[in-house]
Amino acid sequence: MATPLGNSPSEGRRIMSSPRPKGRENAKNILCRNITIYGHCRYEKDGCAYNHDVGSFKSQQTQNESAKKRFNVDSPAFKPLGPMTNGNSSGAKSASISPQAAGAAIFTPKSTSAGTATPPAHPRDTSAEWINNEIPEFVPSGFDPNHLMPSDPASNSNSMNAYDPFLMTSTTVNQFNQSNNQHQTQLNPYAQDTNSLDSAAYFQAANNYSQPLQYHLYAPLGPHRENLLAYQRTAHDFFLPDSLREDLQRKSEATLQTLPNSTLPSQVDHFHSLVPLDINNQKNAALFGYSSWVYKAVSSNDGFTYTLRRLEGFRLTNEQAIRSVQAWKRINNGNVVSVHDAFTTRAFGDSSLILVTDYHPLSKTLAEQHFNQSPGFPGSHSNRLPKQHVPEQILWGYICQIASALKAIHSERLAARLIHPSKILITSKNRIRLNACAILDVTQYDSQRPITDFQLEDLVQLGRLILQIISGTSNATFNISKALEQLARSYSDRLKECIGWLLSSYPPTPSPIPPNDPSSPIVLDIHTIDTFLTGIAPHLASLLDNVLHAEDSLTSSLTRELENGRLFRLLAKLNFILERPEQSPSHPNQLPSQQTAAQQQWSETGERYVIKLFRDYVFHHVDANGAPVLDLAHVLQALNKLDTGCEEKVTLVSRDEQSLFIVSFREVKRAVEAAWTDLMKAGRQAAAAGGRG
Ligand SMILES: Nc1ncnc2c1ncn2[C@@H]1O[C@H](COP(=O)(O)OP(=O)(O)OP(=O)(O)O)[C@@H](O)[C@H]1O
Repeated sequence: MATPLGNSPSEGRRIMSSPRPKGRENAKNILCRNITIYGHCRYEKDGCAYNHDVGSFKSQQTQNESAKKRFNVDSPAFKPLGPMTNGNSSGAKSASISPQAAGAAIFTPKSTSAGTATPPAHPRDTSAEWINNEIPEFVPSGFDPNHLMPSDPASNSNSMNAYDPFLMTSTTVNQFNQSNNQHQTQLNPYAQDTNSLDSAAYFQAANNYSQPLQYHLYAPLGPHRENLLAYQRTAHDFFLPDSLREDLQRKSEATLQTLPNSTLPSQVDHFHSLVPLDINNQKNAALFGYSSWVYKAVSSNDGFTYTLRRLEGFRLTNEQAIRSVQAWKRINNGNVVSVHDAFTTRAFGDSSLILVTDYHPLSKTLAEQHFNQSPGFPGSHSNRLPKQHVPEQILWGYICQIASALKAIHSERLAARLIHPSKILITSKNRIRLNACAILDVTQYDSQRPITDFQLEDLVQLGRLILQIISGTSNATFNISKALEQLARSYSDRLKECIGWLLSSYPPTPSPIPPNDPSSPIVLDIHTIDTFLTGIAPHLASLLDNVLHAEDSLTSSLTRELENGRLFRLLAKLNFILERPEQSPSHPNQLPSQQTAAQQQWSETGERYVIKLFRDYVFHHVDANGAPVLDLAHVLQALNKLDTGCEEKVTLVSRDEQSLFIVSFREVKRAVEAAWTDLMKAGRQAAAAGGRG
């Protein structure tokens, strides 16, 4: 109902009984709405200048129908569907209303023009149409293997340092022991396709997993970047990138997932709400010597979600064994899943060992990522998919990250002892973490071998892991020499040397010269994690660079949300102030009808009245035909100007068009602050009075 006036001389004056010709304002609106409206606002706050480009909402309502479906401020808020509706907005919806909700009083907006808000008053009003559209359900396709980085052809041995630990030893792969661990294909319980679950009985309510978020509500809409001038922005420029937001939402959805009617114990120590993470119910005791099961669970101590790994049938014979987990609590490394606790329990009806670790929602194992087998048919050759070529840069990324994890672990005089594709998690793009550390320290506590042996075995297992990833399998058919041949054909010599060095770390050969003998030569061919890190230094540098770039892009995404937080706080403040009945002096003993009058009295007197009209100016614009104007650019612009308190004038018209104010944003800001201070004072006084009482 009002527009900014530029620099009007009649600042802050109340012009009584001068109804503003509606036609003039509306004519301006019509003119604007036939062109693309952009805004660029420079404003200052706390001594800092901000540039806030607003809006490119091409409100081409007169042009074509498709323009009506563009994003606008009336876009419905995200609401997860109930489990039974599953994306179907018809019929089933009403059945899901709770009796409490059904009995709730009907909400009536307090605005005098409330009636205009319900049905679209004008054919140009797109909001209702937008909501009622049947939108086909979006089915997330899970983890995209194509996200992998391209191979780096530049990485070859020529670029390495003169000091080269890998070249100081011959590759003695024949010393390598091969174990026959059968890999089992894992299924993701959060995958949309629950048909692949070959053991429905294992999950009594598998269908209840499916509560898809309506990601399509966030699909990027035009206008697209290339249509805009350099200073112009789209609405999406003010929010997190869609991909990042969706990823975070999926993860938080997975974290909050529950499993109703589960036969799992309702309480395991102080953990509740157990949800199994491995849906393949085949027992596999190959790695730990016990069948292991992984659950997500919530701690009633701190409310956080953790992962519980259960070793079925484990009997604790030595108290010291479980205490060995304490040492793992000191490991704080970005490439190790943090270990929190270990205990034994009979909650599952047997004697089980439980290891509590961090929960990383929607993570996959390296086996799931790189060993191509159709889910649901573990080990079935008929379902094997063609092997993927893993780019060398990805492999170096894995090597560097595991080397970093081993450095942290070996420095604490511990050993990972299990570097296996099914026990390494990919928690985000190319980011891996060693999982299941500490378990063998408990289950094989009585093993008398020195820790250095296990540390050397870690290096061997790392070399073997890379070969397994290259050959696309970790099962009995895995052939070291064939994998090395393949490595030589498709990858750089440097990678081959690196793997050869790792594999030759096992078994340790006892030195004929006592280590403390001063006459002993300086031995550079020491297989330690430090030597290894020296050898891969150039790749560590490029990994660091990648990480810094990723951090830059995340920081820039975060900065966009910073502005939104500021505007949200301002909106919250406005809504705290506007139409508060209890601020009316005559409130306590009044009838509801009298209260409405009192509210009005409070809202329509003093500085609050200007704030109320300003709220109308920001949100309740109408065009020449009385249809709501839903222009997010206008809202952003007006709120930013209010926040900085700029001198620009704005005309505010009362709803009955009997009063008209010309005020600057600075004056409205002052009014907001004064009303806010009053509210805080009233709150403090009431608290003090309550304290005295
Ligand atoms: N800390 C964790 N956070 C989130 N998910 C996890 C965590 N640990 C394991 N998972 C998930 O649980 C599932 C099962 O893990 P597990 O280590 O049992 O692998 P597995 O392939 O089933 O191995 P095994 O055959 O030895 O049981 C995997 O899909 C993995 O992504």
